[in-house]
Formats: sequence, structure tokens, C-alpha cells
Amino acid sequence: MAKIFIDGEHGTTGLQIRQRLGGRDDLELLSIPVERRRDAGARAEMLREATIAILCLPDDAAREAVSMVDGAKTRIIDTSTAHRVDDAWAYGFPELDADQAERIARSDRVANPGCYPTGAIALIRPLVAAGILPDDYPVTVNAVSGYTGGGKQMIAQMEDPANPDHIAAPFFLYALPLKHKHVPEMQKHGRLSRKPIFTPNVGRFPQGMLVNVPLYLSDLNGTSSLGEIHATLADHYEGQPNVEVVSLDESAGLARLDPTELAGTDKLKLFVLGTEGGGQVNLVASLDNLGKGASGAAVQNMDLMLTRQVA
Ligand SMILES: NC(=O)C1=CN([C@@H]2O[C@H](COP(=O)(O)OP(=O)(O)OC[C@H]3O[C@@H](n4cnc5c(N)ncnc54)[C@H](OP(=O)(O)O)[C@@H]3O)[C@@H](O)[C@H]2O)C=CC1
Ligand SMILES: CC(=O)N[C@@H](CCC(=O)OP(=O)(O)O)C(=O)O
Repeated sequence: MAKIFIDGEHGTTGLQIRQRLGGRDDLELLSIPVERRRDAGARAEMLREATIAILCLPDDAAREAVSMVDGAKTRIIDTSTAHRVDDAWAYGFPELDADQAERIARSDRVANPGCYPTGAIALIRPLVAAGILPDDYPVTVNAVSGYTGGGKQMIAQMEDPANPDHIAAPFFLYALPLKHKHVPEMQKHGRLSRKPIFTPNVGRFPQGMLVNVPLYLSDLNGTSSLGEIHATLADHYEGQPNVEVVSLDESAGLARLDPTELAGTDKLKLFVLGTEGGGQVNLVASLDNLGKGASGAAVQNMDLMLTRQVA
């Protein structure tokens, strides 16, 4: 039976993975008591015993965990930012292209995508691959996330008025210097030659997010219709159980989008918004930052890897 160790199991992402694996009888979960969560010896022992280790740690601790399994057979899923643009790691977005699920299944090192990049890349990559979105288009990505995206620290800042760094705002814009850690990942896996301008926000709700990519149709290659963009996305994601490309009819009837719509699920919904003939489109992804944006995606990748587990 495969042994799974979640390093960082008591953090925000780790806990949600544990919840998802709780009812599984095909896995053995290795665990460290909360008070020993930073005990390097105990972690190294579990990391080396595991069939698959899922790292739910800050970047530096994730790099350290990878070094701890040197020479062991342990396969790794890293939910941090540390390895997402590293060519030696498979990028853990199985719907990226026709071969990605198989790449993940065969890999011993899988980098789980960031929550915002999951939405942005899901919208951008199929259009670049189809030649519709030029790779040097000046892409902007505007987003709002639930505050659990900032982990235990931001949860405490948002929920505890006694916290010295309490945030009272109902909504705030951040990453103001335009150097967010997710930009390289969006650029690489979106296959963009220019860095996208990324402007994320946080709202006073725990889970859920919307990621917007607005485009001028006249600056795209050979298309001026929402219909063609929608058809390209719908073709790309056909048969993918976790991704829904919402129909143009349904989208046209919407008055607003709620970022919490998919909270508590592992789904990703994509919308093609605008008015046919209006010359512009707003592509929007809706997901749970802790679902398809983190823990749900990690479990999806783990399941793919287990289909290729060598005894
Ligand atoms: N939250 C989200 O929506 C998403 C998070 N991620 C990524 O997942 C990873 C974990 O994030 P998140 O769960 O939000 O963070 P949290 O801060 O909620 O949890 C991190 C956990 O790691 C533990 N930890 C920190 N440093 C060490 C160390 N040196 N050795 C052992 N354990 C350590 C923490 O322990 P302690 O309590 O002592 O600090 C805590 O339990 C990050 O890389 C994050 O970027 C990815 C996608 C989305
Ligand atoms: C709201 C919030 O603070 N979000 C986090 C990103 C959450 C996430 O996806 O972290 P990873 O980079 O590990 O994927 C941020 O902007 O840094």
C-alpha cells in the first residue's frame, strides 16, 4: 500500500489534503504530531519512508525537504513555489496539454501549481497553443482571492482583531511593486514571451477566487469572435472532469460572478465574457484557492502518480 507523508500537514494546505485523504483505504498516511512538526529528524525519517511525500511548506523548507530524500525512492509533490519553473520537475497541471497527465504520472518530482497561475494558465495556454493569443501580447491578469491563500499568517491577520498586524480592510490590492512570485510561473507555462502584469487582491472571505484576463480581439491572430475563443477553450478541456468551460449562453445571462462560488470544491470554471461584436473579451477563471488551486490539485496529481507506482 502506498505510504503518503504530508510535510506541513498542520498548515492550511496540508490540513485540507489530510481531509481529502481521510476516508481513503488504499493509502497509509504517515504523520508527525503537531508539536514535532519542525523536528528535522522526524521529518527526514517520514520523508524517506514515504512512497509519495507532499510538501506543504514555505519555499526554503520545501527545498530542504527535497534534499532530505536524497538517495531514497520517495516521489515528491511540492505545493510551494520553489520548483514550478524548474525543467527537472513536471508542472502539476494535468490539463495543460494532451501529454501532461502522463508526464505527471511518470514523474518522481511534481511541482503543484500556484492558485492564481492555475486560473491564468488555464485561460492563456490553450489560446497561445492555438495561435490565437500572440505570445508577445501585453497580458494583464487581475484577480481576487480568499484570505486563506496567505496561509496561517494571513488567516490570523484577517480573523483576529488582537493580532498586531491585523488587517481590517474588507478588500485590498497588494503585490504593488509588480513582482509577485507567481509571475514567472504564469509566463513560462502560459508560453508568454513578455511578463504578464499581475494585480492580485484579497477579499474578506476565506476561500475562492476569480482570475481575469481581459483582451482586445483586434490584437489577436485571426479571430474577432467570442465564439471562436470559447470553442478553442471548450475543445481543449473536453472530457476533463475538473474543468468546465461555461457556455456562451449561460455566461451572457450572468449579472455578476461570485468568487466564493466554487469554495469547498476541486473544480475550475472558465467564462468567456463580453458582447459579440464588441471587440473585447474578459476571460475569467473561478476556483477555490485551496481546491483546484492547491490541495485538490495535489490529490489529483498524487492519484495520477499512483497509477504509475513501481513496487
Ligand atoms: N494557502 C493557499 O491557498 C496556497 C498555498 N500554497 C503553498 O503551500 C505551501 C504551504 O502554504 P500554507 O499551507 O498556506 O502555509 P501555512 O503557513 O498555513 O502552513 C505551513 C506549515 O508548514 C510548517 N512549517 C513552516 N516552516 C517549516 C519548517 N522549516 N519545517 C517544518 N514545517 C514547517 C508550518 O508550521 P508552523 O505552524 O510552525 O509555522 C505550517 O504548519 C506554501 O509554499 C504556499 O505557498 C499553494 C497554493 C495555495
Ligand atoms: C492571498 C495570498 O496571499 N495569496 C498568496 C498566494 C497563494 C498561493 O497560491 O501560494 P503559492 O505561491 O504557494 O501557490 C500570495 O499572493 O502570495
